Amino acid sequence: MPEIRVKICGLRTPADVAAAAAAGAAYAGFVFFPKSPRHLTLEAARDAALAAPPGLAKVALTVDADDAALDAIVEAVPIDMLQLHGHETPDRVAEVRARYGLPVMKAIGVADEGDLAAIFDYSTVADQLLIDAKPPRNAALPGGNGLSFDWRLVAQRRWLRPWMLAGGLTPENVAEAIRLTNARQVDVSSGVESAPGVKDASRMAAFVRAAVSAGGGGLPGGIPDLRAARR
Ligand SMILES: O=C(O)c1ccccc1NCC(=O)[C@H](O)[C@H](O)COP(=O)(O)O
Repeated sequence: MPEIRVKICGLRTPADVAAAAAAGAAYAGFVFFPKSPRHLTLEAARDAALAAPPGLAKVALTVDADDAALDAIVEAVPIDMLQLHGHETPDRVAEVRARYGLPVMKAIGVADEGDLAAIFDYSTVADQLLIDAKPPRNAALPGGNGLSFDWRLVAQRRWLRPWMLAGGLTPENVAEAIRLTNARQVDVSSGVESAPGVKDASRMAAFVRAAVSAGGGGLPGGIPDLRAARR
């Protein structure tokens, strides 16, 4: 059975990154969104990213960022992948991918069956897809809200590109989410925190353990092939 890869999002310090790596995460996410308790300055992000060992892919998460903001991140922080978590169109995803030569993961919010068409639209332009709970209308944040969606909507589904299940995952429920959906990649943020923006090393370790054991395939070795699905 293929390995399970875990992304831990919203890491803020070199110690967070070291703990995520020790836990066995494959991806470390850095949030660039000032309203988020997980937001990082460029300097803090650089310090955190430099703590990542080889094999831990560093993902910069942005929300409807313009070229100037993306330029600044890419210049200051050694990242491996961009995660677009706003209302970026498929054309914008393609543009960002071409401009930076980095793999791009597009986040898509799902609340009901009607949201699934967007997954197909983005699967023709993004390297990976992050299928997350759609934030409620009045939510302050477009992600990282600790809310799940109905996993049956994506159970056993396949798309053109690798995908990651996100939204309200915790060490307690990730095994069930994997069993139901057959996701091979999972993402977590608030479920491994002791307070908003404060990562908990023991919860990160428990999350990876639970995910890997549910996936039945052990931890991946080496650097994730972020462009595996590039056509
Ligand atoms: O985490 C944030 O603060 C955030 C802010 C703005 C846009 C996206 C954000 N997070 C996106 C992620 O990739 C989260 O890991 C994902 O939404 C799952 O979060 P959670 O439900 O808390 O596990």
